[in-house]
Amino acid sequence: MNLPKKRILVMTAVQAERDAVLRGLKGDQRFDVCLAGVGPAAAAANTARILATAEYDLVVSAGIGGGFPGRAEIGSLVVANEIVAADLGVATPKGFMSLDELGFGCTRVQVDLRLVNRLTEALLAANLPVSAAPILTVSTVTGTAESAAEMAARVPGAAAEAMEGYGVAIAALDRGLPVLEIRSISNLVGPRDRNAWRIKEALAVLETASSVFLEVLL
Ligand SMILES: O=C(O)c1cccc(C(=O)CC[C@H]2O[C@@H](n3cnc4c(=O)[nH]cnc43)[C@H](O)[C@@H]2O)c1
Repeated sequence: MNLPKKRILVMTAVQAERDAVLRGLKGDQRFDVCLAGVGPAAAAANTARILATAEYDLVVSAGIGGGFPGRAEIGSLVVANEIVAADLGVATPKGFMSLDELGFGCTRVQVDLRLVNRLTEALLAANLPVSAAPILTVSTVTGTAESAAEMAARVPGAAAEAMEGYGVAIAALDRGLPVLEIRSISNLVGPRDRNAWRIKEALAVLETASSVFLEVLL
């Protein structure tokens, strides 16, 4: 019996990340790898546009990201066990209040933990340093030690920060599709230091991780 072929949409912010994922997928036609653009709004709009054109079984937000010190080091991978819009809310004199706390919506997207575990275990089996943890989506990149500490405390256990996951996730949820996010850590979240970035290395890890998708996600 021919099982229906799964189709998976992978969204990356920029072309360099898309190229890395495509190299890892080795041309497998069951994956479409498309550009989300940088930031949650562009990611939501571009993901929604693509999901309107074809039938998919799973949506993945993939790319580089910042790792919270002590939780995800440069060169490691983080698979989201929750995708959180960490700066969607209001700043008050008593601190940040999320949209959830305000009663205006949901900033925390749940993911299929069975899929997360399968992917994480496969990445570990491929000798890749990986953890499953909440990944934060921000519109403003964290750039100071104080804001990094505040952000890490805002979502207990958060291991990484990026800018597209929540946007991709909302578009997937709107179509009733499961979503995953995977980030290859290129820098530590904290004081801005572009010289400390290891983008080339992170893209190489993203490529290797993408080759594992073939074994697990189909
Ligand atoms: O100019 C800076 O200091 C700076 C610091 C961190 C990130 C940026 C970006 O422009 C990020 C754009 C792109 O990369 C992803 N990314 C990678 N590291 C992080 C991070 O620490 N926090 C948030 N996003 C990050 C992100 O998903 C974007 O697509 C500039």
